[in-house]
Amino acid sequence: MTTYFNYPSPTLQEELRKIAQAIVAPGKGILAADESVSTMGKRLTDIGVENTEENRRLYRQLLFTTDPAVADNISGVILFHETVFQKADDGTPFVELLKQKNIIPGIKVDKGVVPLFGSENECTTQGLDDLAERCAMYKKEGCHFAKWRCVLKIGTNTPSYQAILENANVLARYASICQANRLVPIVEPEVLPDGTHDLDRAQKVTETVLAAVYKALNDHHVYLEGTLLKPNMVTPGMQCSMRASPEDVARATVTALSRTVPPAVTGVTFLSGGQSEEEASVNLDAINKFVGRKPWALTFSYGRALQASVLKAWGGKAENVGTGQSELLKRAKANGDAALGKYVAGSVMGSAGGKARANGDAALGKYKAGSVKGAAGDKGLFIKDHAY
Ligand SMILES: O=P(O)(O)OC[C@H]1O[C@](O)(COP(=O)(O)O)[C@@H](O)[C@@H]1O
Repeated sequence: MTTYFNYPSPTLQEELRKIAQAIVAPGKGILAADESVSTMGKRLTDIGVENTEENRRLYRQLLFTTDPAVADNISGVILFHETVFQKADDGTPFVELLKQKNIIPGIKVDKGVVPLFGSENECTTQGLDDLAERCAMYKKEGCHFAKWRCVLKIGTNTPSYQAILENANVLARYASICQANRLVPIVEPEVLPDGTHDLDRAQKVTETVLAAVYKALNDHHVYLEGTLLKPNMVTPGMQCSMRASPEDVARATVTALSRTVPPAVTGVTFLSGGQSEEEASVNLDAINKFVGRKPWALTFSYGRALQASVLKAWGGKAENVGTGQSELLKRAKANGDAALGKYVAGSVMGSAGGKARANGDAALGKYKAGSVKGAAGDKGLFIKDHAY
């Protein structure tokens, strides 16, 4: 084994480190608005809106024209290819709109999940072929970070060694190509929540997957300070009969990370993985409150858990744009507070009664996330086999 290596130049290291640090500044996190055309189609169909390019543009315009106060809690937005080249009604490019708000534009660069031959219904993620050229082009267009999602499944025989190794390696190749092109790579190895497995098994699988990812990043000379990790929180399988409290989720998640993620990594930006908006805020808050070794920033990069109420409030109607935007402001603030370990459970939920009850229960240490009915953000957002 040779030990030849080649890290980014000191100037490039500094550039990458600064971008990563700005994204995970205290009380801030990422809005994942990078749904591919087909995923966006599902979101729009749910609210009775046709999946056309214009409707996708109108929806993203709603997000990006939200009051500049949104930048108090949103440091970066992940875009999909199409969105990078779209403009607001007044002709301002979306990328420019974000920059004016001091929000860093990012880009999803993977080309989707595909079956992994010879495995038991497992998968890998494609998109390496022209990645260097695309990264260079996105940097020119004003993006400063990228995202690539891999998916691992928990079953009796899975994730297999084959899937763990393949996905770790493709994430490392992606990360090194991004860094060479001045984009901070967000490394996303999502262990899906589907299954009957308990919290302990979810923790062990997450540890094994993350250990393989960091071995591969090391093998590919990835500069860790210039990366972010986007993992799942450790939760019991969605079909497991035993539910876990936010404190259990926090302990299992922080333990898994502390055993596998090097302290050099600048930040961890969790995905929401089908949790309700409220659960995702409460669990992130519990993770930040958990007393343990946490050398990285711990914040959010939520798709569904930042947008479900926004989509519902908007419903495709021009007159509802303001209501949709105020839902985004509320969830962004909730998650910004949670990233500081200062979120009061239930405090941004829709109905006044629900809010009071949730707060009362939380004060007694008895609040069960999402347990207060009738409020906006408590609806589960789980989609079986979220591989698209
Ligand atoms: O399959 P797609 O269209 O790439 O979408 C996957 C989605 O999953 C995420 O990685 C995480 O989203 P959630 O927070 O909803 O789990 C998003 O960034 C992205 O939009």
